Amino acid sequence: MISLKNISKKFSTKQGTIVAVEEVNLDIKKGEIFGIIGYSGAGKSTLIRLLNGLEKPTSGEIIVNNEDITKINEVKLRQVRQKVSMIFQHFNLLWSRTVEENIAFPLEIAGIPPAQRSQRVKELIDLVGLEGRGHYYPSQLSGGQKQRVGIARALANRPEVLLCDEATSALDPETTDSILDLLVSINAKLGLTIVLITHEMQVIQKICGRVAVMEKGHVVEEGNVLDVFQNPQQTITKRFVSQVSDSNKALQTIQQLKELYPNGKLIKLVFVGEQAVQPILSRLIKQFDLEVNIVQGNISHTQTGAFGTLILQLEGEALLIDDAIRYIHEQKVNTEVINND
Ligand SMILES: Nc1ncnc2c1ncn2[C@@H]1O[C@H](COP(=O)(O)OP(=O)(O)OP(=O)(O)O)[C@@H](O)[C@H]1O
Repeated sequence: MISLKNISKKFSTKQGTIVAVEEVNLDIKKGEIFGIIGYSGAGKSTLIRLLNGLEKPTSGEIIVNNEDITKINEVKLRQVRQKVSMIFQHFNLLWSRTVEENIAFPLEIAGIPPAQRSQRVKELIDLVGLEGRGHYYPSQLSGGQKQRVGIARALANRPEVLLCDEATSALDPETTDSILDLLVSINAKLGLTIVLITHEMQVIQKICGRVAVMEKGHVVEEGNVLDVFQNPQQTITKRFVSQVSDSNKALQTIQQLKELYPNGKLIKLVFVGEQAVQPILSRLIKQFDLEVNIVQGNISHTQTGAFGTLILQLEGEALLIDDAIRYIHEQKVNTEVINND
């Protein structure tokens, strides 16, 4: 659907050349929800503006629906832009227009006749859950409702791709959840491809199938969200993952756990979605003459599956404990001994 090939974007400023995006390669598939995460200045906004042709790359190719949008003329680019729509952190609504008039705006520009326009506006209001609010002005709406107007307006001309630029960053956690749910349902209902940029890992965890991590203009890590969560490779990715997993809290707790459970060995099991932990536990208890205590556990859910950790205390003969750990290893559950002393 969208391919970025060796994309670089440099800005010439009085202070010199700024490399905003460098040698980025990405493939975004039709119908997926793809997240791009990075801290401020990583190059996310530039990248998303490249995707809808608002910026031209310094080098590289951007293929949208088999067409290199860096090489087409303005008329064709405008047609492609109709297929690639966008929503924004601060909604970018027209404040002097009502909800209906905001949503109708792109339809007016596209020359849709009034009767068809109002029919489409009604459909969109229903789709985003703003029934009864059509005559309100943006100032009379909550942040979440404003973003619903933004989404309805972005969908008016039936785009194939929706770009979301920090679309939930100005919203409280509960409203963020409801907007993310709406994006998931639109993605499923309309088969729309969604590309979002964010600095919040919760957003990636909740709705994305795949993620790219950006740092200093580069994509430093990319993959299936579940894989990235389970096994982050880069320091920056680990930092993002720790925003949502309990690992930071767990690290602190581990110190406390060591004090609370000084005997035997504490081991941490990392398991993935379908992996059955329960049979492993019951076999462990039956097969080994050990005290097995569950000390702590947590589970995280992503669009592509769940993963979690379980901390056990094994008490008994040292040799038996080693055998038990070997047994767990053999079950292909990632195991780490926390207190090896
Ligand atoms: N039009 C421009 N002219 C000059 N420099 C720019 C321009 N746009 C972006 N930059 C620079 O490119 C780098 C990447 O910026 P970009 O806005 O893409 O990052 P970001 O990850 O989206 O961060 P933020 O979330 O803060 O917007 C920054 O150093 C920024 O100052």
